[in-house]
Amino acid sequence: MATHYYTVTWDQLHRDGRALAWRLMERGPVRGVVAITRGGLIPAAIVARELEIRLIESVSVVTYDEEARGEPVVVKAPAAAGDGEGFVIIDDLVDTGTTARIVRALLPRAAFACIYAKPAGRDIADVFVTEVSQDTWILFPWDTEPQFVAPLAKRPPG
Ligand SMILES: O=P(O)(O)OC[C@H]1O[C@H](OP(=O)(O)OP(=O)(O)O)[C@H](O)[C@@H]1O
Ligand SMILES: O=c1[nH]c(=O)c2nc[nH]c2[nH]1
Ligand SMILES: [Mg+2]
Repeated sequence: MATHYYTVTWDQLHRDGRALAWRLMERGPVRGVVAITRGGLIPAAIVARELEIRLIESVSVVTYDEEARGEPVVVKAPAAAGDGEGFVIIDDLVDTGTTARIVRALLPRAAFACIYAKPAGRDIADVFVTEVSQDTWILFPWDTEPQFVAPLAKRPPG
């Protein structure tokens, strides 16, 4: 269970997504991207825009129901990416690495890139931008909305 939350705004996600695109560009040419839906869709769109990629595939793996981890299920396989040669698989984050491992097995020659990484899954990523601790839950802009918070002085201690 997470003990910290790390809130990511749209601006920050866009900036970090562009940083991921820079890092990928430095590694060499990319023919196409495979977005791991749903979290990888917007990061993949940002990378594809920056690298002028029009070949975009998707793979759907359902692993979590909110913060609860279940058995991963491949709901949609990546039909047009072959063995992954020339492709980069893109996700929003790697946590335990379960999702990334499943997709890597489907596309063994593809690279794997994500914006955020936790220590347990970090090594499975060829490229990532920012690391957070394992007990941090990342809150993405599509899962959140701005709301009122009480001043610190009025909050219960703890
Ligand atoms: O490294 P792991 O422990 O596998 O966790 C990372 C995965 O979990 C989340 O997806 P989720 O299953 O919540 O689906 P979603 O992208 O549709 O929200 C996230 O988008 C990654 O794909
Ligand atoms: O929105 C999310 N934030 C996370 O930190 C996380 N880890 C796995 N799946 C996740 N989804
Ligand atoms: Mg996901």
